[in-house]
Amino acid sequence: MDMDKKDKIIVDNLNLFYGETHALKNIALTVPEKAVTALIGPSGCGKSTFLRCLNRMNDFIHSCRITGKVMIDGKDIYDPETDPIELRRKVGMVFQRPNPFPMSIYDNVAYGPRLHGIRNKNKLDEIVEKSLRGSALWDEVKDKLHKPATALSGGQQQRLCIARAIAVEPEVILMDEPTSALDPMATARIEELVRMLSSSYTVVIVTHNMQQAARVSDITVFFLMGEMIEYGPTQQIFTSPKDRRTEDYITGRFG
Ligand SMILES: Nc1ncnc2c1ncn2[C@@H]1O[C@H](COP(=O)(O)OP(=O)(O)OP(=O)(O)O)[C@@H](O)[C@H]1O
Repeated sequence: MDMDKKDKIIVDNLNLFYGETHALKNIALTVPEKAVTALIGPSGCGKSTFLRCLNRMNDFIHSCRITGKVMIDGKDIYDPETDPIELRRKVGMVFQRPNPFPMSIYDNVAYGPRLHGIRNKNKLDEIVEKSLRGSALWDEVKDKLHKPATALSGGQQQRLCIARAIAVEPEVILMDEPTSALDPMATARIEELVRMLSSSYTVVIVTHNMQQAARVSDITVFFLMGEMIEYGPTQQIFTSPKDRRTEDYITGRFG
């Protein structure tokens, strides 16, 4: 990939505590724009916790305390001036299990834009079509937009959730193991979509699956017990990791 990409996210000296548990320790890294950054590491190492730091989803966890900096486009997202609602529009999220709202396909995608004040029907139609095309779902659903979203297959539901995320024109998309509930075919489609999305969005994806990280990402970050051990171009991390612990993990010696 083009390594001259600008840094979209800069994390510096980030520490996170759940009560007494020190879940993230002195994390420092940068995330390039319009590329896919994969977070890998054994269960419990802090991947999801770190992902949630990037759009302040941890604000909802009572025991959680954060120090250090997360800068997006040069602005500290933990600054009291930052509006978390606006932040989460700019930094969207897709979860492990597809979680469409119990409403029609159309209304799922129009939900965010409506919340942000868009009422015009033509405008909403346009956003819905563009978002569903953007998530590679349009052709499958264009004739049943007003049917319940819950009638779609798991893989289609996950692509709908991606359409819902992109409908509010985010700049960053966070994905927390988006294929863990899907079969291999549906997984392959999402992986293809993730690659496609990276031409327009900055994508950060948590995955348990190292082959997936190798297939979809430009940059790989390896976490272990709350520490960021190593990060770099995916090719380099998988062929010549600098740290012994990274090597042990990617060669399957633990985790
Ligand atoms: N809401 C919470 N309250 C207290 N501790 C938490 C909370 N969420 C996570 N933790 C703890 O923080 C650590 C990191 O968890 P996290 O879920 O971020 O890891 P992970 O790498 O994403 O794991 P997995 O791959 O299993 O999802 C773990 O020790 C976990 O028990």
